[in-house]
Amino acid sequence: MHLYTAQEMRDLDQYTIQEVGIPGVVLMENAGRMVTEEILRRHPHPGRAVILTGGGNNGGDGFVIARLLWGAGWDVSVWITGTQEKMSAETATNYHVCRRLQLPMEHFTSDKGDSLSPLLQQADVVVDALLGTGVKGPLRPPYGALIERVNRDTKGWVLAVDTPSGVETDNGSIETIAIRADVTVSLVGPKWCHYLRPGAEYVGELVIADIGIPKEVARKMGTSARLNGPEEWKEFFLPRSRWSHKGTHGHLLVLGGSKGMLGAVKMSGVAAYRTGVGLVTLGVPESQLTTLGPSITEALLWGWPEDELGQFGNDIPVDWRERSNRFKAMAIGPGLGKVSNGQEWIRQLLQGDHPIVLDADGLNLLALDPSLLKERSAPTILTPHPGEMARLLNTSVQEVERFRPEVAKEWAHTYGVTVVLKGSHTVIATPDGRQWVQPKASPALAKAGSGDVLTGIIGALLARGWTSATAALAGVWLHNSAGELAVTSSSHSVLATDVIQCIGDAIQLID
Ligand SMILES: NC(=O)C1=CN([C@@H]2O[C@H](COP(=O)(O)OP(=O)(O)OC[C@H]3O[C@@H](n4cnc5c(N)ncnc54)[C@H](OP(=O)(O)O)[C@@H]3O)[C@@H](O)[C@H]2O)[C@@H](O)CC1
Ligand SMILES: [K+]
Repeated sequence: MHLYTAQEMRDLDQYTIQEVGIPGVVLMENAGRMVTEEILRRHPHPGRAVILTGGGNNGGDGFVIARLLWGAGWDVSVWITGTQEKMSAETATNYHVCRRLQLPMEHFTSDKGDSLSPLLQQADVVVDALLGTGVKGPLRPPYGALIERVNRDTKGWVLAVDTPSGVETDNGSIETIAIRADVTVSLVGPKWCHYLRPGAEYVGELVIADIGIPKEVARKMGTSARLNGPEEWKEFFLPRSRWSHKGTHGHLLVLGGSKGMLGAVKMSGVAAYRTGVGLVTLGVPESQLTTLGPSITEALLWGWPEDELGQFGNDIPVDWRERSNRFKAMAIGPGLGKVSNGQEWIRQLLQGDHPIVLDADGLNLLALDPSLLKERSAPTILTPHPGEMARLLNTSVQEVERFRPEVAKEWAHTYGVTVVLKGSHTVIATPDGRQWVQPKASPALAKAGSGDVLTGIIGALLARGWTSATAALAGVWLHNSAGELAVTSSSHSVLATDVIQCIGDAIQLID
């Protein structure tokens, strides 16, 4: 599914009107009708609605909603912000229709707030049609005062048309104040701000409304970003052939599991098996083999040179070259811990032509010299959380969080890697400039071990021969779906190992 910026939305809107010939007033009618249907679905009996309209086309949608609710027997009260002279032709048309029908309409000014408040308190629904994709810069008066009143006085629910007013469409920022919506009905497709904080926290439940722009037209115009879903990669998830054997499904080497952190490498390995890889070898410091061995039955184990602390040592194994040919891909990082002479250690591993997924301390080793990535031509996926991304960039977590899409895109392009920037809506960026956002965010995944599971899933897909883009996308989706499925009682109590158990069920959901 396409994910829109404000400009991409405007371009599609204009193309549909000018080149396809569907009049803007028809699109506005469709938009208003879809939103009204959503209101009636949730509140089938006539009730009371306060409709707040701004001076642009978002406000025009509001006039359509007011007319349709009024026609359905609702008691409506329309509050106008913005002047008639500046209205677009479509908005003006719908404004005049409401006037001719003598709907109750009032111009909002700051001194009228006290007459609005009782209506907000009595309303079953308050419709925010103040500002949509056309908002620019800090809110000008009287929007701030109006929004503050809505957030304070509304007792029923608030429905935002397209975006909660006050939220910037492309980056989710809020300069002053924004409408706290219970439901946001986004027209045509989702916008970036629905997934980027702080704006995303104001969206409530997100509903997408088809306003009659032909799918072919939307496809032709395209967007630079999309939502992650099975349609992006499911063609690669082929049924397991009965003629296959373990070698058919790839061999993954997971490197990690220093003293005290063996659980991490084990979880990655089991998650990889649950994702369908044929064979997993766990490479751990030599002394850890005896502890790890009894706890995992299916994996092959390989003891690596270590230092006196039970951590990976200066060298990679002497027989690395001949043995490495057996592996189709590597996952480096789960429970890796510190590595003496780490820069040289990681350099040697990155030198080869294995597809690699790097996580956790693997990323911290990379942060010592990220330019190592530029010498690689094999697929590479980095799976940083915001803290690890900040370390790679030598910046703060706040900066990373403020510019999530930009940071991921820039890194993917500069270093020729696929970046999976984790967070409540993970952003995935590929070297060719494409981006995806994971639309669903399972809170059950906010727990230790979760990252190790994701690394194992992605590693498995790389070992099965998937491209870095498809492995990253499918990995993030499977991980999230397994996280959701693992919630049998409360999301508080889900363990990373529960998520692993649900990978198979998540695969079953791919349609
Ligand atoms: N996508 C589609 O196909 C369709 C989209 N449709 C709808 O159109 C919406 C986009 O409409 P849009 O472009 O007219 O912009 P919109 O959000 O109403 O804002 C412009 C108004 O806000 C004002 N304003 C701006 N910044 C401000 C600020 N900081 N503080 C205060 N005021 C500010 C600005 O004032 P001005 O700067 O001009 O004085 C102007 O009055 C879209 O979200 C969707 O709902 C549907 O109707 C049908 C098809
Ligand atoms: K709005």
